[in-house]
Amino acid sequence: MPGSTDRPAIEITDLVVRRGRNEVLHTLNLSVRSGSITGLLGPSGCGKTTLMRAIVGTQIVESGSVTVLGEPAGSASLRHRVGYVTQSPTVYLDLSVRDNVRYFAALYGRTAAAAAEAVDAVALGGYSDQQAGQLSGGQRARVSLACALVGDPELLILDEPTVGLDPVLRADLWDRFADLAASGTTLLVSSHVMDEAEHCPELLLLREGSLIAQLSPDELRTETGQSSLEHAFLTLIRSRTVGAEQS
Ligand SMILES: Nc1ncnc2c1ncn2[C@@H]1O[C@H](COP(=O)(O)OP(=O)(O)OP(=O)(O)O)[C@@H](O)[C@H]1O
Repeated sequence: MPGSTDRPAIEITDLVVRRGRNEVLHTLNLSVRSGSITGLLGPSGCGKTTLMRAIVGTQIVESGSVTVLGEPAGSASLRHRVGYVTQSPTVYLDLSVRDNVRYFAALYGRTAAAAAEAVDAVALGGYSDQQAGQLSGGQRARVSLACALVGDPELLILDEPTVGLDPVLRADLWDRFADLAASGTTLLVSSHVMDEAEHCPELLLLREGSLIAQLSPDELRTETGQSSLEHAFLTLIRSRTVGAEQS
């Protein structure tokens, strides 16, 4: 089973990242369990994408270490083991849905049948012949996701994959993510919508470039005494801010 070792899929030690003049990630320490769905949550601009880029190896880091599947982030050997779906879909607009996914299937040495399966997994089977340029933003994002899924990566990094999707599709996609995790894939999924956290057994809560907690949704509720995750997150932020000011 891919990724089903005791070793964390991602280990980050003392990570500092600057973008432009600003330090945007401040000495982060965290680990992501293999074969889990981990939600990376926090307000817009808190550094989620920057952290994901550091994990994929496309972000210059100031200091600290990022180890992915036992290798330094960005190693050539990780290229086919890690799938990354960015917020802005990267698909060939002049190609059909089918050909976009087949192209990635060929790169990963996968079959046309695997490409068709990936297209079905994102509920675009009915759009296989349509040019990607003629799809809606949410549909295009799903083509991008299918292109990553077809590689059957051990680690999938998904930046806000459910933005712009209706509730039914959103629920279907989370089911699909749960299936992938059950078969050993590790998923790191970002969102700025706390409701999504419900689908993630593990949460990384980021605020202004600092990790404020790594815990499960139930632990977050217990710690804050709030049943709504949105309120729980806010309560946690307030208590940490007050704690920091008093220390
Ligand atoms: N190219 C860049 N140059 C300088 N600063 C940047 C650049 N890209 C992002 N930043 C800054 O880095 C910080 C973190 O941005 P990042 O995109 O990682 O946040 P995010 O949590 O993913 O936000 P969102 O949920 O809105 O996508 C922000 O303050 C942002 O202004």
